[in-house]
Amino acid sequence: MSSALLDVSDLEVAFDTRRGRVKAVDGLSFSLDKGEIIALVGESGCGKSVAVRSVLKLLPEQTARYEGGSITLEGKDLLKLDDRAMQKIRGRDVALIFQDPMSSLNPVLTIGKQIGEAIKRHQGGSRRQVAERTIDLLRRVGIPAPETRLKAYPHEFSGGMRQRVMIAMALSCNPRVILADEITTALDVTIQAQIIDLLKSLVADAGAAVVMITHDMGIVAGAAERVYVMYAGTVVETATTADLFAHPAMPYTWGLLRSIPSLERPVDEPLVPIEGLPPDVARLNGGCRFRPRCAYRRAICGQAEPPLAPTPDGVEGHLARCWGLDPDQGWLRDTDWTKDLGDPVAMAEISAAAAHVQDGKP
Ligand SMILES: Nc1ncnc2c1ncn2[C@@H]1O[C@H](COP(=O)(O)OP(=O)(O)OP(=O)(O)O)[C@@H](O)[C@H]1O
Repeated sequence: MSSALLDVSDLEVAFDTRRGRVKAVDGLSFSLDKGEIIALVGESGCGKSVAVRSVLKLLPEQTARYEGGSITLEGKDLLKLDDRAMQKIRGRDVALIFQDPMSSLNPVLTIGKQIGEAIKRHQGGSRRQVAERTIDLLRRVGIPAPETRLKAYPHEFSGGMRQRVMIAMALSCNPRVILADEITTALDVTIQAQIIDLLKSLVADAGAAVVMITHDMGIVAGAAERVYVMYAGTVVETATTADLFAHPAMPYTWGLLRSIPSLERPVDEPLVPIEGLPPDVARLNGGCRFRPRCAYRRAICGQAEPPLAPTPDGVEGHLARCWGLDPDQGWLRDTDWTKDLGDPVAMAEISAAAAHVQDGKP
């Protein structure tokens, strides 16, 4: 058995919809160690949100079905727990933070009251203890003058400050795992960097671990130690962040890296988006999922799905799904496609964009 804090293995999640069964997560595996920050990254619709909500079994009961695999938290398979047991896991062991704090905060209650309720629910304590802990949490997430700010209402905070309040609420129970769903997407770049720094320092201080989901490779570069690139419900490449940025293996990852905005990019040079749209997950019919958008596809790509296999760079833990990386297919020798995609200018831009996030500069 894996010794990871959280281990998701071969997860299959489907929805019953009017169009029939939609497989939103299809053979997804990732794992998170104590004190680690990992990122699930991919375009809209690739299954990131469904994956993290599955960890807490927060999907709509009527339509969502967990069809296979396991989600193991410290040795316990969460998919086998009943509602009552899951209720204890939610908020206490695993906390979820969303993109839009305004919709998760109650507009008619003060921030102090809302954080206080969360503390009372998880830990109890006298009024005074709860108030002290609330102030302490607000201070920890960098809210100035917490003694007075706790009397303020959500609309009196800026977007970045509201996101800090959400993080404070998530921390109120000392969770071991924080699931962060696009938490910086609505914020400007400077505030994004501050929130990422906050998350990193909380992980370092409190020993929590974070699964962050994002479509932004710049955020990944600044925050995560390991990346799982998702496409159409599954992982198509995983590596340490440094390795992924230095040696992206499959064409989809290259595309994501090349679509990072950079201040160095001349204004007349557009971003290089990946042409086409992700496939309709209701209509996957075998073969490589990225095939319809891949400039390097061949016959084999339509015949069988490539396995998540070690990449030619030989770095341990760097895996990708691509027939083009399979020496038995002879493609690497025949077509020097990685050179074709990896012109040095593009890579310099990627590094520059990543450096901005890491420095916390806009
Ligand atoms: N409640 C639901 N009922 C039916 N289908 C759903 C439901 N929730 C998600 N899906 C489908 O599951 C797939 C994955 O969606 P998901 O929200 O996880 O993607 P995502 O990568 O998080 O995208 P985004 O960044 O836009 O949130 C999509 O095809 C979506 O339409």
